[in-house]
Amino acid sequence: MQAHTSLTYAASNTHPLAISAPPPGPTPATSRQNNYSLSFPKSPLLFLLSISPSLPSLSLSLSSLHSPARDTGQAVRRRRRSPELGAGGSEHARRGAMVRSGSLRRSSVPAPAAVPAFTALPGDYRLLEEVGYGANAVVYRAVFIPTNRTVAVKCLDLDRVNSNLDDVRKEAQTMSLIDHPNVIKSYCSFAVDHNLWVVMPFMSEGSCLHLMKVAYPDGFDEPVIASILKETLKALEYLHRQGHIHRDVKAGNILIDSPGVVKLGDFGVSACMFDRGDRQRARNTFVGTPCWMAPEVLQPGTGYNFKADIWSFGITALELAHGHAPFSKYPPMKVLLMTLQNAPPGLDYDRDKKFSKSFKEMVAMCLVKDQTKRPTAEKLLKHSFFKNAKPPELIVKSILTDLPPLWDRVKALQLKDAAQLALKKMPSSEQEALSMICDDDPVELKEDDDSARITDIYKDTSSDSHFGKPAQLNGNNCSETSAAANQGLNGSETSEALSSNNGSADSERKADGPRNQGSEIDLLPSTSKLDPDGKKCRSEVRQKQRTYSGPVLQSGLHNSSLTERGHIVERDVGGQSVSDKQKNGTRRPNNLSGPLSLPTRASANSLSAPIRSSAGYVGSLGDKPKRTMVEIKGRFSVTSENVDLAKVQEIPVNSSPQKFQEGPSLRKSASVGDWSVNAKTTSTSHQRKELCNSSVSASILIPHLQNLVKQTAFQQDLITDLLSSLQQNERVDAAQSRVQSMGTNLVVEASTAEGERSLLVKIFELQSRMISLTDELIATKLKHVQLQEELNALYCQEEIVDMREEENEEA
Ligand SMILES: Nc1ncnc2c1ncn2[C@@H]1O[C@H](COP(=O)(O)OP(=O)(O)OP(=O)(O)O)[C@@H](O)[C@H]1O
Repeated sequence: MQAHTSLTYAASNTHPLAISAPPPGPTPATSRQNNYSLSFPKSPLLFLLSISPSLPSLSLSLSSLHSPARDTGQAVRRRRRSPELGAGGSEHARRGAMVRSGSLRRSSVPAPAAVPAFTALPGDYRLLEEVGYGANAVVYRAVFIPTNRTVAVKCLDLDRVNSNLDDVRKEAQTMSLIDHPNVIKSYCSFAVDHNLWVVMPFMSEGSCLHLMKVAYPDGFDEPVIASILKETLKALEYLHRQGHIHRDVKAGNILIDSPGVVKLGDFGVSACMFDRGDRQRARNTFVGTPCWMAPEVLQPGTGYNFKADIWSFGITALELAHGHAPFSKYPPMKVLLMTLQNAPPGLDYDRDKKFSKSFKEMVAMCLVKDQTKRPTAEKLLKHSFFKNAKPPELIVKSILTDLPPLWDRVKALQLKDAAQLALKKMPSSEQEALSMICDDDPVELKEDDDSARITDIYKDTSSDSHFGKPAQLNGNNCSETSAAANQGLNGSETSEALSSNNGSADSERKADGPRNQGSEIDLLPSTSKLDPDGKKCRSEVRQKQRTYSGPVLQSGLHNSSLTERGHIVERDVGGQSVSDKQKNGTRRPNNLSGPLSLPTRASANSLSAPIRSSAGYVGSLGDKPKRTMVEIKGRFSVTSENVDLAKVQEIPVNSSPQKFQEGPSLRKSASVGDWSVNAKTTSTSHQRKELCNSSVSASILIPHLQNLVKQTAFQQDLITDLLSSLQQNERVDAAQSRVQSMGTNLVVEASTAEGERSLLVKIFELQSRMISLTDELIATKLKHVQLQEELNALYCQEEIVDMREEENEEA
């Protein structure tokens, strides 16, 4: 028996959440009604009933409290069709580890004999293909063996979320308590070593994001959007009514089933509006995925409510309309700034001509910065845009024709992502990180404002987080290997590139509409070729100034430069058998020692592997103050307590690293500046006296020498960065060649990569040459100073001799 920690509704019902199984057959109407009312806690207390958050204690039940009458009805129909279901149920009872789906009941209600049930035994689940993955989880299509029922199993890596196990527990609880046709619920969940397995309905068409990436890169037509959004809005209306804020509404979390059913999933960061105390404070935390996050969520301390979901809903509408979210091309912190500073994005009345006025109006209503002016989900549902929406079974179904199975799409997208990433292994993130500061005048000018602080957080964050440890999940001894020996390329955070590499900046501006245009152009990164007024040059100059102004920016530079390369490297490129999957549950990065920081883009989606940053690397280059910020695959969680903004400001831009503050080091000291000692050998007594008394080495040389040391150290850091980049690139190349060996057509990419690599080598060589030239210069200058001092000494002696002679003469 594999090691696992079963989370069960034991018959003993000792745990606060332990609730007995539902009735076997069709529940009498009254009973169902009662059960229904119990299914979601009227009192937040039930919801908050806590399970010990410590990992070992996760052996407690997180199982489902499934209840909906509708599902019970379906279950009955299913049972009629499938005799195994009943058998499955009794099998579970025999095992004594049964988690039944059905209406919520107290343990006093006798357990039914045969119900559609799900056990908390990993061995009862056969994991098949990977159908998606997110920040903390990999989702598999799976079969519940006792009943042969297809399900989805989300394997949440608890090591990855160990800083926030509470969220995991909440997600499991929330999902199990859900009772709405448009919200994904869990059948049951249980811990398997360091993973939490959440069993849920399999949504055979995956997420809307998947669909767009595969077949609709420019977004869907309006009728489809209306239908999808209406179903999503119904889900939100339900969740809000129940007191929940979803906090991660986006196309990647809107799932579709083959009949065209639309459900909102992923409660990883949902919050309960009834929360008090710590949980309430947690809502001063900003959580979500930057592009979709409401302005009030991004402003620590202001607090937010369910209206944040309405903002995200509006962004999701734009995402479905264009194939990508607004600002998705930018690095996350830039997105934060743009969301806060720019006018809200929207559908352009002129350029988005294909969309109706009513659609544009609806989006504009959602994307109002003042949350109090946003409509509730309930009100929004009454908008004319939704009134005319067609049933999803008709309209959504129509977009699903002729598509390969979900797992094949996911695999293809992963390979494409890997290829894209490999091509991008020389990321422009340095420039992006810099442009974030340099392009935005307000930020540049107000170094002590929030924006500047955010910039510093961004920079520091990348050095703080770390890769998780390899999972140790002992799964089931499942023997099936049919499941497409997992290709293993987990995709990338840049998967968005797949859909809209060409002209997406244009389309983004289009999406944002005229309201935005001006400000957005202002915010274009310095790398942009669209800069209409030479701003690019200006910001490049500023970048240089910044770059050389001190170590603060410098650290940001090398932190951000390493993101994607580390990211690729950590992917498990090789094939993976199903048994491996069951052993591992979630695929973990193998090489976790590499540096990693923020993604270069803010777009986060289901094909993005989690971004984790490494501990140690940056610290080893120069211990930077650590600040807690969780950033996972573009999803942020920054708590106002954790981020000591004041401290961020304390770092002076021109401050020198500690080692240089300790005093001038003459290790490589000499000035390359304009200083010069007047070596003119005038022999007038006065001049000689001046020379004799001058403290050239102390007062003139030292500042120059210090300056030079700083510059040299900066160059050395650059070299170190480049060295690291080289190492990373080597690993990427290895990964890439594996991709090739998997039969993909990436030869061109490989040669490009080789070109980049040799370029990097050249840069490195140039840097080294520069260092050695500087060293030579330093040595020459030192020699010069030394000679000068010797000369001075001679002058002094000569002066003394002269004086003595004069004295003698006088005598
Ligand atoms: N029930 C399901 N059926 C089919 N595919 C699913 C199901 N649940 C999730 N997926 C796929 O797996 C992806 C990741 O799932 P999910 O969003 O729950 O993980 P996560 O780690 O919480 O992600 P995120 O990064 O959004 O927080 C989804 O985007 C979707 O494509």
